Amino acid sequence: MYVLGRGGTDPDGDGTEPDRDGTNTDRNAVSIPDRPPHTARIGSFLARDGSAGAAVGVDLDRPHAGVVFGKRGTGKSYTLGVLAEELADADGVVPVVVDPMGVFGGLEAAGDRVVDPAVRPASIPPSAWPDLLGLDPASGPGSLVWRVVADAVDAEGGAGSGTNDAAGGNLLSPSLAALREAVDAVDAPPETRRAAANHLRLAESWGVFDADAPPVASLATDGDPAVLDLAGVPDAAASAVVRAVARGLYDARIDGGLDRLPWLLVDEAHAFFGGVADPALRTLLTRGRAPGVSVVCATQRPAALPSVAVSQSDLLVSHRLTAARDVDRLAEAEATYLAGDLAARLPEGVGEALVVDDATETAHTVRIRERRTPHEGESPRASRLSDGESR
Ligand SMILES: Nc1ncnc2c1ncn2[C@@H]1O[C@H](COP(=O)(O)OP(=O)(O)OP(=O)(O)O)[C@@H](O)[C@H]1O
Repeated sequence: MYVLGRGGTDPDGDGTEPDRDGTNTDRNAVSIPDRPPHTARIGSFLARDGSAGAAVGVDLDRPHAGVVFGKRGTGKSYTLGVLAEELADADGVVPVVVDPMGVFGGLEAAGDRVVDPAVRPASIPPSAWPDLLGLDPASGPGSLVWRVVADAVDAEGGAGSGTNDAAGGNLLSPSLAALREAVDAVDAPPETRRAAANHLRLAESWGVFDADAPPVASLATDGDPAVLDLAGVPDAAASAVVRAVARGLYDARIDGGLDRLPWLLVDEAHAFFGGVADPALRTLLTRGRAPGVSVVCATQRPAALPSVAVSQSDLLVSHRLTAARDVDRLAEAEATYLAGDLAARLPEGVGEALVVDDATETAHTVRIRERRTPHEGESPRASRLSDGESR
């Protein structure tokens, strides 16, 4: 098996490097384990004649940052699901899947649990609250919310914004109701208090904030791997969850509260950059590997991701892309082995991808394997509905 991200001149250990056409067969090779330890089997090389070559895996021994690109319907979510299945099976690692479209429920068949996300209000730093609520931090209501959250976190936890205890959980967190009461008690113009309280009430209605929510680390420690079902959750609330979870996993690894290496798999990742979740995702991309947190961002809009997402990724998987701006973002990998007409090198077929392996500075065409668990990302078809199916 050829293992992406593992490095060395002979990543599969069979005595040959893969041929450009992916027919990496060394007939003299002694037995090559089908799946070496700490490896995710994601597919096989795709030869020019369309036949399958050697198996291709992703290194799970060390932490990585990765991206999965592809225009709609080319197989991004499916590929992320394959990786999640492999992570759920492997020792020492655990996937946490951010599922904005509700398409990863099938992973329950791999033993994952689908959870309704709940995070503590204190897991969002006071300075981020105005933005989260759509308030200008310099405005009266914005600065009031900021101050009230900061005071409440100081009073209850005593250690500032969003800090974690050793188990990776936030220190005592105020409830949103308590924050509203605090807003009411402040000496400020009534219209300022009213606006601040109304925005906090709106955040309560999102249903993702819970002062007694389990610590974020429990997503990766308690029982089976977790799929965070964010389908139908408002964008701002989903961003708050991603911020809290990304930061919580990072802090838990730093504090020693997490003995497995978490992989945060983010589908529709473009939705989480440029907003409240942005700083936490950037932290994982740039510094996550040091404490052992991996992140993989999947999107049909690579151009909407910051450059850092590509420049920091040592694992790039790209299904078909056509828009020039999206191909340009991929080109920012600045890999000389990617030179030439990149768009033309991206395979056409669904489930086929160009994978770029930073560790060996090579790019290969791969066919992603079929899922073991059901994939729920299929678009509804009128023809199927008329055949009596429900989707
Ligand atoms: N590796 C694969 N093997 C077999 N079928 C696949 C593979 N990848 C994708 N498919 C098929 O293609 C369909 C679309 O894949 P997927 O839902 O992952 O697309 P997507 O790129 O995430 O699209 P969207 O942007 O709409 O979410 C899947 O429902 C599945 O039927």
